[in-house]
Amino acid sequence: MDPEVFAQARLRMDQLTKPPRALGYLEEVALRLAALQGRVKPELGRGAVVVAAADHGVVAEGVSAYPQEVTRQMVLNFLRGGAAINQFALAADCAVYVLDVGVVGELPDHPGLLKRKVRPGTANLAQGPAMTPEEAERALLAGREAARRAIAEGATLLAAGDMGIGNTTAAAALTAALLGLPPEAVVGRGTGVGEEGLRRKRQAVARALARLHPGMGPLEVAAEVGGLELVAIAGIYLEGYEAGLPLVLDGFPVTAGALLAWKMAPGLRDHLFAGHLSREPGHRHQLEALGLRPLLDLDLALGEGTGAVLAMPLLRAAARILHMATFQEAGVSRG
Ligand SMILES: O=C(O)c1ccc[n+]([C@@H]2O[C@H](COP(=O)([O-])O)[C@@H](O)[C@H]2O)c1
Ligand SMILES: Cc1cc2nc[nH]c2cc1C
Repeated sequence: MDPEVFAQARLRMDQLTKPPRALGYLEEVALRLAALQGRVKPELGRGAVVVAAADHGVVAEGVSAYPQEVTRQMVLNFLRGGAAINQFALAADCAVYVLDVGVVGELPDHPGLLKRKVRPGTANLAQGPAMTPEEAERALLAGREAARRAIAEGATLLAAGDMGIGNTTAAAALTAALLGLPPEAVVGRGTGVGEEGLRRKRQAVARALARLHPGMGPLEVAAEVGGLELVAIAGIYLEGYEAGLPLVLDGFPVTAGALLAWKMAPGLRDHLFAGHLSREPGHRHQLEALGLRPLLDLDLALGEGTGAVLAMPLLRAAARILHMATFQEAGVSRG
């Protein structure tokens, strides 16, 4: 993040052939991209999304509308190209990588799948620690490794995606713990649970929060509440941050992982762009804490990285703003 380039890009923005601020929030996005890339005319090429997948012991509490086996079945769907994320990625010039850090059951060898299973699902966060601190460390490193591969293969824009039945409960616990919010503020319907399910989710989150104490570091908190893919997502963003890339956020579970990364490396915030605002109510609190405005608001609640990948063409367009002609270059009269 180069404040000098930010200032130069702002001067250029004022000369471009448009009324002042006519491109609205995209102008701020353009200036931030310029500052991140250290050039007044930023450019974004290929994107990548790393979809981190894992299972959650907390499903035993009846917190999801779907059965646990959907996590593994959807990973197979990702590998065959049949999921929403595959189709959106095709439309957005984005490569898809899948990372298994904790799916229950066997997965096949596949060039698009990084197999780094730390354990087959977390323990039930309502009953005790979701994982050990060593397991959390391994999940973090797996996320870093997947991002490193995506960057080595040409990613100029990096997003994380998530797949894990039960993960909106873990994401709610992690968000509440990291932001000091009550369960009611961060628990939502996820895949579509009813009133009873909502009550069970709030109770599971409250139980997990009761085990935390003030001296715990962010990764210790994450080990206590889970999940494996949320910790891997933190690793993905930390690696992307250290490589200097713009980082695109997806919905509620992905942003919970990003909050963890932010707590571990506060400077990472400058690299984050909020792809969209999820229907999951806690997402608003997460984005407010990060001080980010979502690019899209489409009532999505899918995950997989879909909202992040949909925003990639908008980010590319924002970068192109600074390649416009100035009034002087184009011979256009100023008002
Ligand atoms: O991205 C979101 O905001 C989002 C909101 C609700 C559900 N999801 C997805 O749905 C799954 C978790 O939902 P649940 O009800 O099983 O906790 C997981 O695979 C997420 O990717 C994702
Ligand atoms: C079918 C299905 C697809 C998903 N993709 C991300 N989370 C999901 C949850 C379900 C249930």
